[in-house]
Amino acid sequence: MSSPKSNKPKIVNGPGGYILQDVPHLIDYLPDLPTYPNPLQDNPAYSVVKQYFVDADDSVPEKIVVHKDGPRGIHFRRAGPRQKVYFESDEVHACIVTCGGLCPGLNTVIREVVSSLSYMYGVKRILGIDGGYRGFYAKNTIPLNSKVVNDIHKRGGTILGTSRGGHDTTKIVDSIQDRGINQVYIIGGDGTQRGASVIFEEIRRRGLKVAVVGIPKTIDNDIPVIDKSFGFDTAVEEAQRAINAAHVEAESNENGIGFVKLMGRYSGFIAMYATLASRDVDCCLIPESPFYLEGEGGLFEFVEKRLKENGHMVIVLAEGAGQELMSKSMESNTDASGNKLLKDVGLWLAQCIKDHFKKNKMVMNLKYIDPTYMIRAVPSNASDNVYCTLLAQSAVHGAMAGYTGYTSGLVHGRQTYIPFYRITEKQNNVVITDRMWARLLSSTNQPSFLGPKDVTEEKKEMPETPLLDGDGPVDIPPVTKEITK
Ligand SMILES: Nc1ncnc2c1ncn2[C@@H]1O[C@H](COP(=O)(O)OP(=O)(O)O)[C@@H](O)[C@H]1O
Ligand SMILES: O=P(O)(O)OC[C@H]1O[C@](O)(COP(=O)(O)O)[C@@H](O)[C@@H]1O
Ligand SMILES: [Mg+2]
Repeated sequence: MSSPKSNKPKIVNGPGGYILQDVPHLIDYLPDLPTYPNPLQDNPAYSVVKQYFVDADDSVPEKIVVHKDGPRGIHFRRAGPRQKVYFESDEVHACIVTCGGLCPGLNTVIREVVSSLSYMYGVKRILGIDGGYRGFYAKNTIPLNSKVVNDIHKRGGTILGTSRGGHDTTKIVDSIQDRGINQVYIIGGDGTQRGASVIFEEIRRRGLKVAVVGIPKTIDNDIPVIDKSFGFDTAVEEAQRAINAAHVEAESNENGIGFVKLMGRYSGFIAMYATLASRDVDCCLIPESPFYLEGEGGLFEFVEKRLKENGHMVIVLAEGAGQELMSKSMESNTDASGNKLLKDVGLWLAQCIKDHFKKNKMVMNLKYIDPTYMIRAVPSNASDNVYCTLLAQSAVHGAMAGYTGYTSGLVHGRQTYIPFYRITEKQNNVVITDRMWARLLSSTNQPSFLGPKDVTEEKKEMPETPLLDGDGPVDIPPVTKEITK
């Protein structure tokens, strides 16, 4: 199919417009690797499961809503244990690293990668990399086993530490090679997965038998393709506490405004879902939906109206919203990973609202709550814990089966292996012309801040419920293979 060292996407075409966006495998560039029976076949816990091993031809569709006559569309390789593995238990030397911002569930994923490796595959050598990518070359490693990780899922944060910046591909791959590591589990967001992709390319270039596996982490839910990221549920739940407090404060004061700032650099998912869940929110402002303050249809007019109607209101604001409204003269820098550092829109907007009411001599009591770091520092809730477990197990099954250069992710409730380029090519954003945002607008009854022209323009850019359009920009022409059966 492809030349052994090709770095082109692996695409398999089948009948009826079937497309498999496949992930790389170690035998793509090391064709003579031996295989071994999967030790799980002797594991009493799994021997009861009928058809425990995943069929080599199983795949999961990217879009489940399709037209009757439409093509079958893009699919991803189904995750799970394979009959044959490419590593013997004694041979595996795994490492785990966490990068980027914190997110509830990081410790659960670490715990479950360690447990899956040791309990399912009998792996004994597992290292934690201390403090993100730079830990590969600048710090000592942390030996991990099931005892060390036993209780960590009850704690927020990451026991391994994390960082931004410090991605030096050569130094990282040298460290992997020097230590004899052959499975690398990389937990992190969009930036981290980009870093994982270049590590994988360098490993393939050097011809090393090393599986590189990404596990997607982002509290902002801004990673595309996957249903949602782990920790997101917990974050939304935790945000309710702040919104409830804001509501209590607002209700108890004359013309009270409870004002809550939540995380969401470029994507307003936390704010949107927290608003939909709470039902106490009168106005939700997110980066994807530009708004304005003054005049007809503006924010001030709406705030005045709601206070006159109800005597109080709650505003939820995502940190990336309204950035363009603030003074251009305010410095904007980048963090060590190159992410734009946002200006504090929360304090700024709270002050603008106060000034507006003062100018108009109207009584108003605004209470500002910024729970941002509290929301991501908590341990994951029950449903995220289960999700983290499945993600970690899938990640390990894939590496043992010789797959590499993939992110393990949930697509329509099924675990899949997704090639890195699909994860890094674009960001997941709230589509403000889609039904979910309309549901929010109808629940808060806030203005859309959009004119009819904006809606048309927006629709052109982001079609609602896009069908079979998932094969977005790919720089390298794909290597394709036809299925003829
Ligand atoms: N394009 C890239 N190439 C290589 N490494 C990257 C790239 N973008 C980010 N990284 C690295 O990934 C890590 C995490 O990135 P960051 O953007 O801070 O968080 P997140 O992964 O949560 O988005 C950092 O160590 C950063 O240096
Ligand atoms: O930890 P820091 O550097 O203050 O970052 C805060 C940022 O991290 C986030 O929580 C998540 O960003 P990442 O997905 O890049 O980790 C953003 O919502 C927020 O803007
Ligand atoms: Mg990021």
